[in-house]
Amino acid sequence: MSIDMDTAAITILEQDEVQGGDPLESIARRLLIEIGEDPDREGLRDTPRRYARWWREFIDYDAGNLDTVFSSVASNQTVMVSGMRVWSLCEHHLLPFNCDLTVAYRAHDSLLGLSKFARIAHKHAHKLQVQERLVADIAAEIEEITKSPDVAVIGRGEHLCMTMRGIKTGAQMTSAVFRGVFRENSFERTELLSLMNGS
Ligand SMILES: Nc1nc2c(ncn2[C@@H]2O[C@H](COP(=O)(O)OP(=O)(O)OP(=O)(O)O)[C@@H](O)[C@H]2O)c(=O)[nH]1
Ligand SMILES: [Zn+2]
Repeated sequence: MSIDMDTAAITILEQDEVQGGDPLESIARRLLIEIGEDPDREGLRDTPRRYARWWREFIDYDAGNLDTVFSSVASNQTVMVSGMRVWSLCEHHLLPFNCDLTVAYRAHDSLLGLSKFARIAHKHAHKLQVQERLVADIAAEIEEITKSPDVAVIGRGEHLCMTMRGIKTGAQMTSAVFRGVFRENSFERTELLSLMNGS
């Protein structure tokens, strides 16, 4: 990188700071310069603005009211929601990973509204994460809202920090949290896994 480029980038950052500009836009401009691009060329002119907006859209995800619970009409029933794909960002490389989630809990006193599972999943995906913490965070929130200690969350994800960087294309990571009865009782866990597999 030439000294001129560096000086130009620093000047842009300083100018933006003085003028009260958007720091995320300044970072995007700086990034473009650092990778040898001209942020003022036609295709890139609006990129810093879009970059700033996408970060805010991603981080400011509003999950809404999550604690819609109904008094249980089916105590001791296992409830499972599967096929929920979320996108998150790997905190090591700031690259996306997707995760197909299955969430289950044993309903005791409270039933959680169906849409809330996906909302909870998105809430914990819309931040810098590692997959293990993503599934653990979702399990903890479902336990907190439903007051059921019996919760399981299984995630299967593809991490672009592996596949896109050419380390291993198509590799998938599976992580699982089993709590309460699904942890302590192997029969319950096996039944859950067979439900997951559709049998
Ligand atoms: N356990 C776990 N690891 C992750 C996740 N996302 C990314 N990683 C890994 O985090 C590790 C970071 O390792 P470092 O050696 O610090 O980083 P690096 O030099 O970029 O490593 P490489 O990715 O092997 O090139 C890598 O092995 C990634 O594959 C995740 O969700 N869970
Ligand atoms: Zn990564």
